[in-house]
Amino acid sequence: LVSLSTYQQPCDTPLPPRTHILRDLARTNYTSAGIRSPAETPNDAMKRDSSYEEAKNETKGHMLTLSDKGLPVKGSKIDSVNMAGSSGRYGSRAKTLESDLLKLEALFDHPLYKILGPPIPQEDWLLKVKPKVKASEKSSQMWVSASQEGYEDVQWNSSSSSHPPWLRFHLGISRWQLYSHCDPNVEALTQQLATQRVVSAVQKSGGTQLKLVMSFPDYGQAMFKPMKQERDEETNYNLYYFSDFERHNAEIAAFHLDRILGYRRIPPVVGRLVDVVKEIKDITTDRKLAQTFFTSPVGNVCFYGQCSYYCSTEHAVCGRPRGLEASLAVMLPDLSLASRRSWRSPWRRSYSRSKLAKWETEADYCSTVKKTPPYDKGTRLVDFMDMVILDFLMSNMDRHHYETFEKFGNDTFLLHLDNGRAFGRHSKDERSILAPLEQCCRIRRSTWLRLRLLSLPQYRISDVLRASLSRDTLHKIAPLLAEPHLAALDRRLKTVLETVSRCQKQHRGDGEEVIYNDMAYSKDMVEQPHTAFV
Ligand SMILES: Nc1ncnc2c1ncn2[C@@H]1O[C@H](COP(=O)(O)OP(=O)(O)OP(=O)(O)O)[C@@H](O)[C@H]1O
Ligand SMILES: [Mn+2]
Repeated sequence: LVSLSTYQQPCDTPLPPRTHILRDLARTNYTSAGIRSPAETPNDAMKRDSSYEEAKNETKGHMLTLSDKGLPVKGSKIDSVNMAGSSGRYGSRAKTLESDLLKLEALFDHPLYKILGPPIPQEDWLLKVKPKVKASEKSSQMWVSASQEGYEDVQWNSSSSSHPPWLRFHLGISRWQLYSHCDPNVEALTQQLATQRVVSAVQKSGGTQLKLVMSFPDYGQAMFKPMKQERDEETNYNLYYFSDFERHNAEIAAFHLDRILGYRRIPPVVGRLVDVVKEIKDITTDRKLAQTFFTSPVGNVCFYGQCSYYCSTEHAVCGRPRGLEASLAVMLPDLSLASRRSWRSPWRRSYSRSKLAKWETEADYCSTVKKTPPYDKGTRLVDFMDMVILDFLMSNMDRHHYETFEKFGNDTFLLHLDNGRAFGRHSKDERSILAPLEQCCRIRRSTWLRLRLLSLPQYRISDVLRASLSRDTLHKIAPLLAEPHLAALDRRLKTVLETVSRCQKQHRGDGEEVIYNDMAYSKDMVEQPHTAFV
């Protein structure tokens, strides 16, 4: 118990240790933890759950926090129907955003999100601030202000309090994550992305679809992807995944989902209503881009840019008449400072309308992959499974490659970049995305436990994602994910957990471990006798 509190991150006052929640997550067989029978009321399910009282008490605490922050809080007493919330299918339709927000707050307060690894050694930070430079070298130092038009004078020094949020973000990237769970800078960073004045907007080369790089007065930069279709439009069934449009809301939702899963491997993304005239056309120095602006027959300002697909008048993106929804992702450190390596996915789709890929035909495909570097050592295989689970949940079939930071070699997290083709269909679950998990039967213990947590009514994945997305500025215009997409998440999460259960049954007694224990250093968090079960 003592060791649990020492492993918690210092961002909050320590919570009372709750080892029994972890123990229950590991022990309960999935069907009773995750799904309740339709006959059961939410209340019954909550009462049956051992962590109910705890969640309730905790929620009470958070009620205060929320009202302290000036957020509306309904009533003074906990309404347990509301808390169980959101499952209109099971009775009461009483569903409030407040109760979803409480769930999200409770989730992020859970010990499973506060597991600290060993301290981070110097070499495990991606970048570091150069030590003091001699006055003679100063003139060539990067951070001396160039006083360019539209940009602020730079007054940063080696003290982090003088750094703008984007720089803090870059300096906070480590071997295993892009930012830490409690990092207060993420809020500052997203706030800025959503509101800062745009100083420059130019096309980003590479990739197949139109995107821009926007720059801000503090020298921060973001990757801009425009809205191309209505949020609730489902991808045409006759379209192959590789011809699918990218969706700005998918980029935004992927960031939130990745964070909810506890990965933190997607650079922060926000939504923003961009004035295509003031914030792109009038300020761009990109002549090729400027040439593609036109006014549509109904008076909307449109542009299409230059790219290898969908960059033509027929596929122009248009403001209404000037406001255009877009996603803005914070840029990673420049490649000259932190080069990245691109890896071809072993389960890459064939990208042909007629050919099948090897993994679709070879029965024992995973055993080959498991023997092939870098999947044969370290955490690469389970890191890959983490990504597969994210992709299955949001139905992203387009993960042909993934990237890592060169500096960290093979022992590092995988960047989950380019999520624009996720959340295209809610009425279909694309089982083939889960093939790697089905074929390899391997999953990180911490991931598995968090997934189980997210299947409990008081932390339900759809509810916490709905809550998280409600904080984005575009939520004012319309919810970023339509309800059927959120409902699909609950269904797909169940499928992932069932797949793991099936794997466990399949490998019981054959010596093959399904659960990869990445929590060895925090083994005191879960009581020993039960670890034997998993
Ligand atoms: N936040 C980011 N910061 C820096 N570079 C990024 C970021 N996101 C993506 N990139 C880089 O930009 C490239 C293109 O981005 P992305 O894959 O999102 O666009 P795309 O048009 O969908 O490309 P493709 O059609 O090849 O899939 C990526 O390969 C990646 O290396
Ligand atoms: Mn793409």
